[in-house]
Amino acid sequence: MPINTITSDYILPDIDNHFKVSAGPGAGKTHWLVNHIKHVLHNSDKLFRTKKIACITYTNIAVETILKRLGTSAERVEVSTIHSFLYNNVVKPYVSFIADEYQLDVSKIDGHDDITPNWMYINEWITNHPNSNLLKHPYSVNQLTKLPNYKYALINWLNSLVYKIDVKTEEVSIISDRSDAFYLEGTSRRYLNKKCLDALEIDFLEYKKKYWQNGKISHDDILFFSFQIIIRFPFVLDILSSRFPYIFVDEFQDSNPIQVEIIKKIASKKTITGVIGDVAQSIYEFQGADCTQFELFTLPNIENYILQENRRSSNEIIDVLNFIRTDISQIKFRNFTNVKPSIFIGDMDKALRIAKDVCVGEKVYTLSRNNITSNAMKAEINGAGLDYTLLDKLKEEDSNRRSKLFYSCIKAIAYAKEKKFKDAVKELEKYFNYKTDKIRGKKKALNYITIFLEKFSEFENGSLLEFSEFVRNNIDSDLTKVTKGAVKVFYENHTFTQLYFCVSIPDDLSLHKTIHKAKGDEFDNVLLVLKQENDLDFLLNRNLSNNEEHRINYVGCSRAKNRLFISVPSLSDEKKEILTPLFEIHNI
Ligand SMILES: Nc1ncnc2c1ncn2[C@@H]1O[C@H](COP(=O)(O)OP(=O)(O)OP(=O)(O)O)[C@@H](O)[C@H]1O
Repeated sequence: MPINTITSDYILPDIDNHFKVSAGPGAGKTHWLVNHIKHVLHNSDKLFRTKKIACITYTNIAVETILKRLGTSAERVEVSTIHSFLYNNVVKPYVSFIADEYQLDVSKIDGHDDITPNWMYINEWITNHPNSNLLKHPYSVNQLTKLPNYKYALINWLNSLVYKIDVKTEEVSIISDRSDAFYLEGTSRRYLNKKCLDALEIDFLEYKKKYWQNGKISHDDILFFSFQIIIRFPFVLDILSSRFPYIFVDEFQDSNPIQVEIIKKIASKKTITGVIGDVAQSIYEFQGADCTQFELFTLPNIENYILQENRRSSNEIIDVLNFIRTDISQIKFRNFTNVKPSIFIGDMDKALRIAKDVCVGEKVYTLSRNNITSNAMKAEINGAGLDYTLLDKLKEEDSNRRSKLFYSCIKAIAYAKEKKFKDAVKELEKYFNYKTDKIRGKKKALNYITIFLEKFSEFENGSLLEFSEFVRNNIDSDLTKVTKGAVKVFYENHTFTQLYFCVSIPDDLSLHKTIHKAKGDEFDNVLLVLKQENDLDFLLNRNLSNNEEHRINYVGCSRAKNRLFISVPSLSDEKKEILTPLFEIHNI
């Protein structure tokens, strides 16, 4: 299949062909897609009556951006994430067809959510497991369900479950990552043994059903149920295809493989399908995405296009991007010459201060690999004391209910501080979710959030022990007091702030966010915050095809329009020399 080179102003001569558009960062993919949608709306004869264009993108922020750019044209377009699209058009209307088989209580479903392992369900699952007779000392049912270390390892392990599709047989199985089946002994990891995992893993579906019986469905479950509905009831596909004569998917490189199969099935009907993406920006492998799937994706008579310009960044930033990437060399559309990007060697908070000085009066966005670093940047503190394993330690040290409630309180406070009150209420209401009166649960959650915000100064600088007392005194007096042993030591020796920094803010609109949350976005000035010297490997031993960490940092750098700064704690002279042609390097 020939590949046509186009620019982001190009108008497709035939709107009724499947297409694939690939391009590097800042090439104008989203810009082109929005214009293409407008063009289809004006020129298609397929969009009569209730028919719409489906536009699928990856994050809620991207949905908002596309809706805003579409303006009044948005009326005839359903812009959503794949999960919302499938929930509204497949799961909600048709899941009752398969509900009995999967023991799904449809009356209890209330949207889809991140689901974390629930100990009560795990306990029930193991206790009634068909292979329970194979679970022998030291991994007997009794030991697995009673010993805290095993509990911790099981929760970790079951948190790793993902669906895997065999595209030939169309069978979907549930698989786990056994490297997550560990507990900590000091700083070493101890793993549950193979026999025990072999025995348990034959029945993941039964484990999932525990959640479904209570109406709890995850984002991945939406894909699973949609796929099951579509293959068993093909008329659903006909209805979908008739309602949406066009479906366009942005950021296709990060699609889950089940999503890819669903899109192919919709395309096999009458729906004109277009996919847009960049293989080097595939950063969700951990959620099951496969970075080759965009490259390999094809449909009968598909037209392939490539955009070669970079319309976002300064010449010097594009030089860095072209250096990292070897499969394409982007053309400098703006032809804007600015300062060389800088590397600051030293503390990240100092790097931010210097970057702000350089960009007088302009905003500097920081992009980090994880939530703890991005939250620390919000507080402008240095990276030395950050404990990246604190959440794991909390789960290990304390009981499930108490540690979950404390962490939920902290999450709700962090969301509320970012003015995300809906998320804050959702996080807390589950603890006060009166089955008969949901509104009361919400009101109670909101009331507690107000108390937390009003009295923030009372626990902000205290230990976790003080915070736990605050929760007992103000929120839940029935909660058992932290009185003795390792739990008490843990609560005394860690601060509220340390745990507060572990919170991941959904759709983070602040200046300091993770690289994953900045996907698709762009900023005038970017400071990429690296935790250690080795993280510069994406520049020194670059391997975008095989290393997701390299792709993540590449995405980080490519968000910058005018100025790019990188902060790293140390850098050897030898490495400095290699990077000098592309960067100004400063010890700070
Ligand atoms: N034809 C165009 N006319 C005007 N501005 C454009 C055009 N094409 C792209 N741009 C601008 O260039 C910038 C990058 O475009 P866009 O965000 O669409 O790129 P992208 O390929 O989707 O990027 P990424 O994959 O890195 O998220 C945006 O500011 C966009 O508005």
